[in-house]
Amino acid sequence: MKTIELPLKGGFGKVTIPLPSSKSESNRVLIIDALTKGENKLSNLAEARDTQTMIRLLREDPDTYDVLDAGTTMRFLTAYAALTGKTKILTGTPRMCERPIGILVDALRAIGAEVAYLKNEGFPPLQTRGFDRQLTHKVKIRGDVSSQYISALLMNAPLLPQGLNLELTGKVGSRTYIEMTLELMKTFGIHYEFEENVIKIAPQEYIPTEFAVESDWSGASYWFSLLACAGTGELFLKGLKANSLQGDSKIVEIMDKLGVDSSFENDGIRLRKKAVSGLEGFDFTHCPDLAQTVAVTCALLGQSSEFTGLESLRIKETDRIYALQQELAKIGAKLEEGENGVFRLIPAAAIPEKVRIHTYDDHRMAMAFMPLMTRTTVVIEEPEVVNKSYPSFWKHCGLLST
Ligand SMILES: O=C(O)C1=C[C@@H](OP(=O)(O)O)[C@@H](O)[C@H](O)C1
Ligand SMILES: C=C(OP(=O)(O)O)C(=O)O
Repeated sequence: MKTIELPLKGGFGKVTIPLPSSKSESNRVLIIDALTKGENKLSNLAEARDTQTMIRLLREDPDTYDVLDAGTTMRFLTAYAALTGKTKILTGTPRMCERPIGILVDALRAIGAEVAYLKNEGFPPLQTRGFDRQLTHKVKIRGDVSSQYISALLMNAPLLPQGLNLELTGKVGSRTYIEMTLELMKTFGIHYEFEENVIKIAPQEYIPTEFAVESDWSGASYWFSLLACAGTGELFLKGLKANSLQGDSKIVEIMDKLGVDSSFENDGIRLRKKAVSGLEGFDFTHCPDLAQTVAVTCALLGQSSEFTGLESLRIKETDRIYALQQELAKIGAKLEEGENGVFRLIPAAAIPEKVRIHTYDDHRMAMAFMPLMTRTTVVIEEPEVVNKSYPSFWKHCGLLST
């Protein structure tokens, strides 16, 4: 098995991290681009495998879209193929075929698209088989499983003959990602209304636009965590802006309590260490991808905390609750499930001299445990999992020791 052993103990000097581009933004503008008549000028598209897969599938247009393990690519391409009337098989890794898609398929069928499951009801693989006419423009969709279904529908909505009125029902999770979708659509000329959980989009055309993808705030979170855990150091993260479309920019507020002072400069954000004031609790409903980063940071800083909004973690690249519980246990920390979706983080106790982290085919497990190298020698299994969102992650870790 391939592994990487992380060398850093304690701290580092002043280091600049170039950061990759956001895969969430990239995958949205690629779908918008595919739906636009005329040329957009897109730049800074992500190097993430999820984005490179999207680019390749849209360019080569094969009969089968194999998205590998990319959730957004699966959901966005399903809606795109279904609502533009293409006949396509959509499939992915075994884990992707365990990640639910029934809520999106039900909505697509309600609109009038023909979609068939090829194996298990409610899960990929599936086939889109045409779209004759729009049956309705009013659709209700649950908001508590994945916002990606909603984003997927929204991007296609302007080109539907009747447009779309989408009513989000129940608890709405990852709302910031829905807002990101709508704001990007607006950048490409689309008007929308979003009031009281109803999103209205009239039939209209995308306007060709120039757009540069921002740096990735989810990827940035690991560097905030590293600095919080390190004895000494200062980091400059390039390409981040104060007014971001990405909800994971919330990491600034969280890490402010965990000992990281942030100040925006022209081309990024400077991180300096400061005293820890403490994070008593946090609700990750709208930034689920930060949960692993923050759990490991609290564990290493000796901070007990209460986490909520972790429901969607069980259906991501792996069951992230289980994975966190297993790996935190190796440093004597716990993520205990209480009543009503409340989890209690109990910090690390005795950290062994060498810790081997299993990564469960999940890029965020590998990256979230990187800061453990400030305490002990860490061996990360299958380090190439980071390629999903941040292929240059280990190269950037190398910048700490130069
Ligand atoms: O729309 C997006 O780009 C994403 C939405 C979130 O998923 P859920 O909506 O399933 O929580 C997030 O976890 C994922 O990494 C990216
Ligand atoms: C959940 C993630 O991605 P996706 O759902 O797009 O596979 C992620 O990047 O953490």
